[in-house]
Amino acid sequence: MDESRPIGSPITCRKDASNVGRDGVGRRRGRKAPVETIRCAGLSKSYGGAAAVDGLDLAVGEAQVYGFLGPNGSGKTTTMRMLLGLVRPTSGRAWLNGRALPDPDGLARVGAMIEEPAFHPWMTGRRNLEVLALHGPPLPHTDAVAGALENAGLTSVADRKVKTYSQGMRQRLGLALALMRDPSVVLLDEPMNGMDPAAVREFRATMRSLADRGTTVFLSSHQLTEVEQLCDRVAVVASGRVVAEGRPRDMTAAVVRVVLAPADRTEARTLLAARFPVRDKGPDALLVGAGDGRAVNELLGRAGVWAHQIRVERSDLEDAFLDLTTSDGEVAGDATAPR
Ligand SMILES: Nc1ncnc2c1ncn2[C@@H]1O[C@H](COP(=O)(O)OP(=O)(O)OP(=O)(O)O)[C@@H](O)[C@H]1O
Repeated sequence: MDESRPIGSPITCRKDASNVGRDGVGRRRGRKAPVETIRCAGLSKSYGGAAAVDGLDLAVGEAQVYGFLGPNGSGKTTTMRMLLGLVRPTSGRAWLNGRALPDPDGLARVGAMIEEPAFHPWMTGRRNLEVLALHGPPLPHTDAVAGALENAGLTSVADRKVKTYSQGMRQRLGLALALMRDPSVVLLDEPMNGMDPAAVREFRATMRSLADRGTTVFLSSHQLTEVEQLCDRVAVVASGRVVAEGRPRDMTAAVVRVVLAPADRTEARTLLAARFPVRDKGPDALLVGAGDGRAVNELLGRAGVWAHQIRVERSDLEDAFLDLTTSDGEVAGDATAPR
């Protein structure tokens, strides 16, 4: 194992979106064009000289659930707004369904929920969608509103006034709106906000079945456990750039969990950090970036520090995310750093 690698950081995942083709749409001469629904090449947006999105490269294949992760202020919403033509990029390019943006016609095939939509509170959920359907392109079929309500898990409350809806129900109505025109791609900014666990489970099933039917789902979320279960691939952004991309399971790594008495924790941390990346995990454990529990056991035992438990396990996406987006893992984890 590479001992200088922070805990949980990607082993095989791509560290950047370097498969962006020379022509910007994934085509390389002599090769078959990959099917991509979303592509960004050097996409940037600055506000008053400060970069919100900074040369972002991204390639999202069709018919998958794709997680777009990053800390607060890392540029996720701004990227989505650029993809929807709501914000003009400062530089760089983007394509949706292979068509260069801005592309007003192409937007008809895109569903989106970027911020909580404003619904008429005195109308029912169903009526709100029917009214909103009058604007924009015609619906694909007569059952489109009912189908979208069903897909968003709202059928049982569809005829209640929106003012009686909980936040999670309003969120689901926003999702129904995004799905109403059978889009080929949906962009969802924090779609699980306000949903209770049952609603989140239903949401996961809905997203899965959308992807199985050919729709590309591109969503941002801070709920990393859900993302890990739901997404086929994820991109992690920090300061407006993609810092890692790949399948969630490739972003995790073997780690050693060491459970200790509180009195031993500081000494154990110092001993282990001299050789391995180390992170505090909960009140009684350390996560050590070593694939070998014996080496950890030996190091502690030689110094007379005895652990309650030493177990090799896999880190989760949250650990990988923290390592990729904070300096904490690097401080503890860089075995080559001067001490
Ligand atoms: N209209 C604007 N004017 C000035 N600065 C902006 C504007 N919109 C976004 N920003 C800034 O751009 C940066 C990226 O913001 P953005 O909303 O895209 O981040 P985010 O990753 O979606 O964050 P969060 O997870 O909190 O939703 C932030 O520093 C934000 O303050």
